[in-house]
Amino acid sequence: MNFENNLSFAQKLDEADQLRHFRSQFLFPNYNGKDFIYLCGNSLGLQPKVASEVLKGQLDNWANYAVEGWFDGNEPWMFYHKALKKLMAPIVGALPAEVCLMNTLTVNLHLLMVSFYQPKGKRFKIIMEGGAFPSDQYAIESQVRFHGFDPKEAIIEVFPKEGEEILHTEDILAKIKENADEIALVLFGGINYYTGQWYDMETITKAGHEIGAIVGWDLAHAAGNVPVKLHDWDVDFACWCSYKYQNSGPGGISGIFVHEKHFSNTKLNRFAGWWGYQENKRFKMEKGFIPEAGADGWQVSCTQVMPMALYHASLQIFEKAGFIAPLREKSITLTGYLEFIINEVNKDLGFEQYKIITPKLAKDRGAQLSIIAQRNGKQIFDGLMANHILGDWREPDVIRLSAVPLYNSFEDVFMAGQALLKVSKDILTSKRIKND
Ligand SMILES: Cc1ncc(COP(=O)(O)O)c(C=O)c1O
Ligand SMILES: Nc1ccccc1C(=O)C[C@H](N)C(=O)O
Repeated sequence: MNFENNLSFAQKLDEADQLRHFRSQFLFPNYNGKDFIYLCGNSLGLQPKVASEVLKGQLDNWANYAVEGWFDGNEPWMFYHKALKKLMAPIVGALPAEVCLMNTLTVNLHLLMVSFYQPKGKRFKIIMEGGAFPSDQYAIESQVRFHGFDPKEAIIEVFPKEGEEILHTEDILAKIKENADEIALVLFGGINYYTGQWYDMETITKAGHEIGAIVGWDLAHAAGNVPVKLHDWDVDFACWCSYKYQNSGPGGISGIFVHEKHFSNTKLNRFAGWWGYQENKRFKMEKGFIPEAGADGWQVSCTQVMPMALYHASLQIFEKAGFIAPLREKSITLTGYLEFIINEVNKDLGFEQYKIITPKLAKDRGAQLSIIAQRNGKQIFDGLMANHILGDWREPDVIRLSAVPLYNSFEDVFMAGQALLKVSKDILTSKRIKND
């Protein structure tokens, strides 16, 4: 599409947007008394207006039924997750039995590694992307230590080539092949939190399987953002948080995926708890753990009803929006427009002040663009905040902006560009004056 850098063009795109009415279903931040343009769904999605009502429903159930709420009422808590997993499964391309809602992300990463990182002999290494989100690095380091290995030996990190930001798939594949006999687990983030790069999940999964490794994905930045087909791609396991692109609220419930091909493998280790026990016998309180079938058998503690209620509110919106395909279609154009607008700012400034390190092709990215300001990065970010544009800053030097198709408009993107131009001129001009 040929984009234009003016308000009426952005508004025309909004008028033609089939998803535009979803915007009014969210609460936009009124931070320090100012209405903000929110471009930070990559960190925390906005609150659906219906969230308080859905949450209130469960508070009422608690008030009315107390402990009987587990078994009685219109949504007994014992089975609450079942309705939700039906809505979550299409978001990640899974069968409902392959997914479960439980805990938070890093906890689930640990629980799944207990099952799927099973080093044997010289096959004891984990391969991951260099510069993964720190929580993943810490989790993986502590898991290899738990098995008695030194992280320096047991973890292979794949970094971009010297001077590049982006990992080439062929370099990942080459590293997998190079270490074919030693890799037990391939474990990448679907989309890297810093660069916004979406890895070629299908190809990497296949390459991991070809050398006899297990393949898992952390989909924190991918779930609800890009179309993934965990079942069809034959992914072994995955987990994600739901508070970013799936708007479940701070600390919201996490999702896990275990491919159905593993359901009958009784040899998998688990850190078990009573909620993963066979559901119809759970309350018999018998000795000897027997897992419930499917991903539900990885549950440890009882259902976190209130976080699930918040997630439920958002899943209902996803269902109305047609899950991922329509969102993705808009997202590609919206992010393309954001990229165009940032490049227009460069043009207006007369030099490349902003370098987008996220890949250019839609197949290699989701909603997020990671931008390095060549000069005064942190000051520019603070300036955006002062002008009511809310993205986020990640050390050492990236501004992350994401236009989310469920609630962001093309006008948001255009206005953010106007603010970026103003802030850039203010800061860079005053700097030049100071330097003169
Ligand atoms: C890739 C990735 N992994 C792990 C986390 C940590 O998630 P949590 O704090 O829910 O465990 C995040 C976000 O905070 C993330 O982006
Ligand atoms: N859970 C959080 C709590 C506090 C502040 C940020 C987060 C994030 O989720 C950060 C995000 N994972 C990131 O990619 O930076």
